[in-house]
Amino acid sequence: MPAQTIDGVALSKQIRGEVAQRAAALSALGITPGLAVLLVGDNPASQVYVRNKVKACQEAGLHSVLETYPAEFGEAELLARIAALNADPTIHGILVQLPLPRHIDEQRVIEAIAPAKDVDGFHVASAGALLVGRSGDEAGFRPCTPYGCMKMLESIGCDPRGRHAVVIGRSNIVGKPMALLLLQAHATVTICHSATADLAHHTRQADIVVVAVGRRHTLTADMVKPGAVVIDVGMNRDEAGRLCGDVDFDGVREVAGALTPVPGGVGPMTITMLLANTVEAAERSARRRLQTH
Ligand SMILES: Nc1nc(=O)c2c([nH]1)NC[C@@H]1CN(c3ccc(C(=O)N[C@@H](CCC(=O)O)C(=O)O)cc3)C=[N+]21
Repeated sequence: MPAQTIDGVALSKQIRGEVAQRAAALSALGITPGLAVLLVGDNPASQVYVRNKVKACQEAGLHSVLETYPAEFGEAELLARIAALNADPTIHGILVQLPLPRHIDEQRVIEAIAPAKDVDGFHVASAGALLVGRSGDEAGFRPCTPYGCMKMLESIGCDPRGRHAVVIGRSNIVGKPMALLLLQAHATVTICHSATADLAHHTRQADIVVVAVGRRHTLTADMVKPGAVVIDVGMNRDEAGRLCGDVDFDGVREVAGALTPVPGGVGPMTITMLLANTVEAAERSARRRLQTH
């Protein structure tokens, strides 16, 4: 029997409905959650993504502003825009689309965002809160992609407690925070990466596998324990130019218990959790205002 497919579009629809209700409740108080998206350069893929984010905001009743700048835009100018948005009370979340042109220091730009508006969860303050197990608890934000992956596990009743989870990839935006969220959920976590000696040895023991490498067919059927849950964070193109993930979907489907598709899996959930973080940021801001007046 082939594995269950975890539908990121359907789950997104449900969560975005809840987000829209929270946004409407805030709007009724005169606080419409607002997201600013900053794009530097003319990468066509980035342009598609940021347009999707802005459209998702509109559909959920969030206010959004998109600022696009030419590839030559200077780092100092970008930092000045972030400072202005940090001070703008109508903006609760700031997202600077990555990657940035090479002449701009990404980490410096991320650290310039007010931690209270760091809805991507990339600021060291968010990363630190996650490390000490306080993410989401008025301190920091969970990075959207790993957060979405946790929601997908929850949606099929997969509780990581006591399970062996293997994360492939150690990036700051997916692999590392994914491992920390699974650890917080009481999984036994192994992080594999490009220098791992025998990847299949690890993945064959896993009850949960999260693949975030950026290379097609990183996970094949022979590497998967029967019944395991597989989450595919990859985004690649096949020979025909079609979007595909890091998992050999057709093969792994015959072995796994559940798996996420690409497209229609983690991608939509990433945008969904961005909306959720933005509403959360606005709710925290409203609570702070109530406390100080
Ligand atoms: N500061 C920042 N934050 C990000 O969250 C961020 C970023 N920079 N830079 C680029 C990556 C990529 N990313 C995606 C989100 C959704 C889809 C998505 O919805 N994908 C659809 C398909 C889209 C298509 O058809 O091309 C899907 O998988 O079904 C894809 C990619 C967010 N990123």
